[in-house]
Amino acid sequence: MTDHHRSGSLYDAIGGLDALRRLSDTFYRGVLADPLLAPVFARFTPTHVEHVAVWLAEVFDGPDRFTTDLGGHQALLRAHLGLAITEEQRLRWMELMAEAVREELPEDELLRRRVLEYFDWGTRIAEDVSASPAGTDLGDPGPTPRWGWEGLR
Ligand code: HEM
Repeated sequence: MTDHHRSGSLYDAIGGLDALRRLSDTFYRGVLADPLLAPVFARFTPTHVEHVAVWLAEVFDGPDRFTTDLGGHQALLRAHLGLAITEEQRLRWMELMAEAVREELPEDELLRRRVLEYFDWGTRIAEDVSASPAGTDLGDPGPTPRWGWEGLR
């Protein structure tokens, strides 16, 4: 592993949007085949895979297209309102994502660790938000969080 990795963005080290699309695609194939998670994603559409890839690109310090085109941080949080995600479901989500990371991301221990730390952090927020009913006013959650080699900025 080189220091070069640590000076650029996680987005570049991951391999950019194409790698995030592969990650998202592999992950959701697992989710939709999982008895505990599939019911939560009953209204899943293929655009979901692309939107998640675009969100992750922004979180990992790539282009900010989720903010400019897809409603930004508030829209991301709102998408989870009313889902009533359980801790058991969150943990299964993490397991499937860890598998997808192993399959699709470069074999770089620190990179994979940082990416999974983000998912652990983010899924807890999704679980919290999901306890409130659809349409709840979340106020202004601030800009999209950005994750780097040192974690949350
Ligand atoms: C870091 C963690 C997470 C990220 C980055 C994330 C990302 C996203 C994004 C970007 C959307 C909007 C998709 C769209 O516009 O089509 C979304 C919707 C959704 N998320 Fe998450 N999510 C996370 C955690 C979770 C968890 C833990 C669950 C449930 C176990 C979950 C369930 C859903 C569902 C059911 C939707 C709506 C599905 C749909 O639009 O068909 N998410 N998520």
